[in-house]
Amino acid sequence: MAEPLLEFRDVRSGYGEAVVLDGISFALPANGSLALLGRNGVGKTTLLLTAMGFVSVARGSIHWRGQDISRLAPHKRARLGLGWVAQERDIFPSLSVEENLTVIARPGRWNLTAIYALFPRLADRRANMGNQLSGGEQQMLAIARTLMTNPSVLLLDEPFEGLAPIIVEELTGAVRQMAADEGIALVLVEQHAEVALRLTQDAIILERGMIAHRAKSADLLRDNATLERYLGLKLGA
Ligand SMILES: Nc1ncnc2c1ncn2[C@@H]1O[C@H](COP(=O)(O)OP(=O)(O)OP(=O)(O)O)[C@@H](O)[C@H]1O
Repeated sequence: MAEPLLEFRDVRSGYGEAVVLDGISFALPANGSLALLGRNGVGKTTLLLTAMGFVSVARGSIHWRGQDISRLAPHKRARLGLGWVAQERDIFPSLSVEENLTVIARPGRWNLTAIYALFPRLADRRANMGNQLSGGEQQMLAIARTLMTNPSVLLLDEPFEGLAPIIVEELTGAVRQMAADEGIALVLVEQHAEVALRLTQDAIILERGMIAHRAKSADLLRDNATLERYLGLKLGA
């Protein structure tokens, strides 16, 4: 069987003495997609930071296509194919959209033509400065910029936060297309559980830094009792 793309084995991590995550194990196959759900402060962002190497592993290990990357620096993980899109959408405000896209590009299938086909709004705005964009356009640019590094997995931290429903729809369409047509794996941290579950195959719910529940996303979407118990959600029937 093929090695998973990204695997956590019994990972503990946190900040200094403070343990935030403990006993985290999961395996994301190539082309897989995982929703990371949980209430505020349970450690979702920390899990992504740990995957990227910004937060170090105190116990357990992280593997990329079978290789132990637990001690690898973040830029080296990026070079292997981990693509991180921070919650802060840290695009360069004084560079144009096109400059933002080309400044960290690496050769591969994702070039300006492919990006502009996926995000036509960015093509319209290509000469605008980063700080002249709406929140939705900034989020598109943040995702597009990471795509330009031609990653094998995208780690998305609350990409839909604070965006109007119509923009969320546009973005989810792009993310779905990217995952389905281009085979990019996804780890999606999202407060909008319903949106996240519709975009992914598998889901993990974190509670107090540990995995409290795992399910197929489609099953969890119908499991109102679990959604209410761990997320306080009441989804429509
Ligand atoms: N830089 C830091 N130093 C110390 N503690 C931190 C740091 N960043 C986060 N924490 C703590 O780690 C815990 C988990 O935070 P994290 O941001 O990973 O949670 P989250 O599930 O992503 O929450 P949210 O949905 O609010 O973003 C919280 O208790 C938080 O206060």
